[in-house]
Amino acid sequence: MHVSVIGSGYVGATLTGCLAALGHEVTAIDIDESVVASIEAGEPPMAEPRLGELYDENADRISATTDYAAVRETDCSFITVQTPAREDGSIDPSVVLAAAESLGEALAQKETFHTVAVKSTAIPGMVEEEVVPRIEQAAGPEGETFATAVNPEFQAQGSAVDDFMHPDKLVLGTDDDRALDTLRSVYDPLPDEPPVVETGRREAAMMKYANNVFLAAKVSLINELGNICKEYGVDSYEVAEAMGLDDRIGAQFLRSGVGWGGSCFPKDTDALRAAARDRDYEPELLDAVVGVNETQPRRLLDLLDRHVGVTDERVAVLGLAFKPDTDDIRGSRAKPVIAGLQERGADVAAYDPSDASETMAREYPDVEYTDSASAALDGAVGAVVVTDWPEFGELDAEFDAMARQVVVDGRRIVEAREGMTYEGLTW
Ligand SMILES: NC(=O)c1ccc[n+]([C@@H]2O[C@H](COP(=O)([O-])OP(=O)(O)OC[C@H]3O[C@@H](n4cnc5c(N)ncnc54)[C@H](O)[C@@H]3O)[C@@H](O)[C@H]2O)c1
Ligand SMILES: O=c1ccn([C@@H]2O[C@H](COP(=O)(O)OP(=O)(O)O[C@H]3O[C@H](CO)[C@@H](O)[C@H](O)[C@H]3O)[C@@H](O)[C@H]2O)c(=O)[nH]1
Repeated sequence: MHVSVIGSGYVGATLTGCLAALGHEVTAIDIDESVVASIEAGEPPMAEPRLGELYDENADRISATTDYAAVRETDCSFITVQTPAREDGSIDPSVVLAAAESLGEALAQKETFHTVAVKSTAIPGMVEEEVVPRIEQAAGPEGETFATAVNPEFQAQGSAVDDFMHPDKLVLGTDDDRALDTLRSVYDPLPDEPPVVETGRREAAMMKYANNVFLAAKVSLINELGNICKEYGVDSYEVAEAMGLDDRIGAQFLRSGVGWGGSCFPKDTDALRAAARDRDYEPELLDAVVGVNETQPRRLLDLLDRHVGVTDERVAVLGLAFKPDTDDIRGSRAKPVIAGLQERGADVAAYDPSDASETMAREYPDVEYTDSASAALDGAVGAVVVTDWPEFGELDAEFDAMARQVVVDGRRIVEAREGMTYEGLTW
């Protein structure tokens, strides 16, 4: 099938490579010319493991353009543009709506039926009530020449290709049989036969939020347990391992520490809280989930304070990306950590193995960004670990360069060694 992908960020660019690998012809459409140029040159526009190989292997099936007219050559468009948060946490639909309008204008001159699958995370009702009318403005009524589906994406950054190829489930939310058939065909070549949830658009939209807030809540719960464990001298990782043996709990997302970040958990928990309030429901548990997450970076710095004064002293921050195997700093816990250190008057030296330093430098220019962990540690009176990059687990003699070997580990990754004052955040 020939499909178009509208928006080539983390989701869209991954979708482009993966759908091409499944044998589809894919046209990526983005308003950012540099993104289009990168895809046209055969390079994914952002860092994601294994994606470059897919672009190489399937170059003949991938093209990119800024011109929406290209959708007319395709049977199905996936909308994968961003759904940013407003000040109050609610979803700002303006980017999706602009894309929908451009799509509608292009579809107005298309003869054959078109499926529009919305992958951008959207509050229940947004697609039917806001996106569809924008497409209809030029393309005419839904159901005649086009139909929409809500097809949320569950891939995680750093493992997006694998997650796409081997999903735990597919959610296909639509009332239109033609759109449903199209989506079934798109995913049919997936190597395993994942469970397929065929449902309505509102339900599909809620399933995406439900998934993310459940996982965020699971991490916040293990973080709260971890904080209590720490007070009682109990190793929360041992406790979590035992908890994970219970199938009803499951072993994943029980790593306690400095909290969850990324482009999705913070935005999606806030959006669902705002959506609940919009209907006069107070989401008390979700408020607490966010509250615990805000506490963790503060606790990390409180632990550092217990061992060393950092005013006018060098402190190393190890890790800037919100998780390993990505260069994305959206929602990264490194931000409140850096801000807290700077409030204390510390000289912050930071290191991340990815290109995350470049983007972080725009938000936090008064930080020394180093090109190795040892350079960041050199002369520091303390180090805080924010991201669980495997290479931090290999650090050893590098700590000798510190003025004082105080390490507060927010991710249970550093190996404590002789002469080091080591504090785990939740163990
Ligand atoms: N990042 C993830 O891993 C992930 C996973 C699942 C779902 N989601 C959801 O998917 C959506 C996209 O997230 P993302 O992280 O890929 O966003 P992103 O910001 O990385 O990428 C969005 C892309 O859309 C492009 N764009 C903006 N307006 C456009 C327009 N009018 N026409 C064409 N292109 C346009 C931008 O230039 C950018 O390249 C969000 O709703 C997000 O919540 C993200
Ligand atoms: O036990 C854990 C697991 C995760 N995290 C943190 O949680 C955040 C999110 O991690 P992860 O979920 O692995 O990455 P994302 O790429 O944000 O993926 C989430 O958000 C995506 C966007 O909606 C969804 O598609 C995915 O299913 C969902 O896992 C990161 O800061 C992690 O460090 C922990 O602190 N402890």
